[in-house]
Amino acid sequence: MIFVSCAIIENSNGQVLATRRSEAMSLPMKWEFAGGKVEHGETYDETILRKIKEELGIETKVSKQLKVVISHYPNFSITLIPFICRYVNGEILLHEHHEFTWLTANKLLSLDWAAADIPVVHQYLSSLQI
Ligand SMILES: Nc1nc2c([nH]c(=O)n2[C@H]2C[C@H](O)[C@@H](COP(=O)(O)OP(=O)(O)OP(=O)(O)O)O2)c(=O)[nH]1
Repeated sequence: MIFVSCAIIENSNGQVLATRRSEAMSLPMKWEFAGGKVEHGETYDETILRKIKEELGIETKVSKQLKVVISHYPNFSITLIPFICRYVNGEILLHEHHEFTWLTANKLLSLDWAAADIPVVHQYLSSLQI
């Protein structure tokens, strides 16, 4: 089981950031939320802020943690810890990903997500309707 923190980053235009894994990564070309594996001695939100800086070079603030989602891929299982984050500043410079896009919540389900992210997207969409 791997533990992965991921960030649903919202901007002030009501859009959400999705990043696409590169061909060289596992789950190639799948869309995901930026983030990565939790390291020893790190809290989940420390992981997310560290990974966003590393992968995108931007500054964000955590607004809310969503429920963890456990999923099983053919070769490994994953506990995904999703956070809703607010974009603060900086220009996105991709260090690992193939591409990124900002899109409105109603378009999120049109992307080809890593399977573990689909329940996260649904949870996020339900949280918006409350
Ligand atoms: N970052 C991230 N990874 C995800 C998501 N959904 C999902 O299934 N994954 C999977 C893809 C990878 O197999 C794993 C995360 O590993 P990673 O390689 O991106 O993380 P990392 O940068 O910390 O790892 P490493 O290269 O340092 O070993 O979780 C998601 O929304 N965000």
